[in-house]
Amino acid sequence: MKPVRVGICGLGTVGSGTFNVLMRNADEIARRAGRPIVIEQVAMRRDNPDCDTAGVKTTADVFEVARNPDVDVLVELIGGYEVARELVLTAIEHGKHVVTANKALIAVHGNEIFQAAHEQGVIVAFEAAVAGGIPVIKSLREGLGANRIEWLAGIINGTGNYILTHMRDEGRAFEDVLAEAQALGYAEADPTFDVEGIDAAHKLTILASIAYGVPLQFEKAYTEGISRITAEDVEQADNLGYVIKHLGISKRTEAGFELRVHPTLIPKERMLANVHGVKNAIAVMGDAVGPTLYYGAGAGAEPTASAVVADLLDVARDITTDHHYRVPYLAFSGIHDEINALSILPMEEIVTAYYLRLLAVDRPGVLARVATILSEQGISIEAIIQKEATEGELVPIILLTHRTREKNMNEVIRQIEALADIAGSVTRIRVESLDEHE
Ligand SMILES: NC(=O)c1ccc[n+]([C@@H]2O[C@H](COP(=O)([O-])OP(=O)(O)OC[C@H]3O[C@@H](n4cnc5c(N)ncnc54)[C@H](O)[C@@H]3O)[C@@H](O)[C@H]2O)c1
Ligand SMILES: N[C@@H](CCO)C(=O)O
Ligand code: NA
Repeated sequence: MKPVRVGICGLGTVGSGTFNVLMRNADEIARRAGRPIVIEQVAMRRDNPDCDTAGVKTTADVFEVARNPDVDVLVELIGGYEVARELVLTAIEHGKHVVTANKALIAVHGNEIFQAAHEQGVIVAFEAAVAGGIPVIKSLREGLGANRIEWLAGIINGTGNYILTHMRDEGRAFEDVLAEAQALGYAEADPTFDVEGIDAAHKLTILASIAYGVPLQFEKAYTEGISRITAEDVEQADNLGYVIKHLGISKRTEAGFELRVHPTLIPKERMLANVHGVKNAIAVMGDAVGPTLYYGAGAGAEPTASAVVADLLDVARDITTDHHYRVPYLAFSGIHDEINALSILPMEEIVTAYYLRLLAVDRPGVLARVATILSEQGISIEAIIQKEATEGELVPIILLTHRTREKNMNEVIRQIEALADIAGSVTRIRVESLDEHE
């Protein structure tokens, strides 16, 4: 059969991994695809010492690839929003299929890109965009197709998990571990995307759309990063039997679905609590299958290339299929308008448990006043830790509450911070049991 001809745009971390995997495993891949997958052209700004591009047609202009009549599939690995959007739309306009690892692009411009691709009858595949090498999109979109998805929760940023793991296990400084993750090629071009949860929110947006069959709505995701997590919180969480992880969480509720990324206390015995370093894991609850878990490398050159090349295989197998019979981009065929209308729950309406850390003046009655504020909002306390204070010092108080609505907790925090005996602001970290029976 005719080979599938690929044009790779961007020869950085993922581009070089994709180039090398395609070259190294060419025979294996051709046997799986039923036809060879060949690199027709590579667009790059400079040589990458990790790749031997001798004998491959190269260009400095990515748009040349988008217009090249000898390219069947454009692989977008340049990253970013605007040029990538223009590049992908140009490729689609020229009848090319597209494979991308760019979650920012899909989360923000995906609705427009899928519409354009649908009109042209071309494939847009993006497995590498969520959780790197883990085939979670394929699992959710195809493997779990029988299920009504109830919730999903995951560690979906490798850089952030790498930082949290090494800070906790080795007591190292945040900046130091971040620099290491950047050197390993895990971080985004702007690492605040990793640290502040924007990258995880891009990925969660994509997962939720596939899970519930709703349009991509990144702008409505709640995003909170890990930069304010202190060693004290990590230690207190441990004392209470929890681990702090940066999670993307989406639950289906009567009133809509949740879409939130924030640091979260989870019980130590949960599998997600034991996912370390650059590894990602996503727990998905389906009504028929029950709880499932997807685990593996969430970033890095070849783990991510594994997903890019798997998408190329799908393209090679589907290239001659009438596009009406292909798996829809976001899993649902778009005929269920009432499901499309399922809205995102405002953050004030989510219900969860909370870890609170406050600094109090060591005077009798402070704890009683805090407890009164909580009880007036109907919130019961699950655990309290009050540390010994030396004369004249502020004393930390740690509270674990039962589940309540976020807006009630906002009011509690407002009132606690207004107490004369409380110094500074209250630290709030949400707590999830991730209990399959909850
Ligand atoms: N690094 C990872 O582990 C990882 C994992 C999953 C997804 N991704 C995604 O993959 C994409 C690429 O990430 P990366 O880590 O490989 O980044 P990178 O910075 O290592 O590589 C990007 C490459 O594209 C080139 N480039 C950018 N604009 C260009 C242009 N206009 N013309 C020609 N070349 C251009 C850059 O010179 C660079 O070599 C991003 O969307 C990222 O979010 C990365
Ligand atoms: N910067 C991302 C790359 C993988 O998407 C991460 O660290 O998870
Ligand atoms: Na993936």
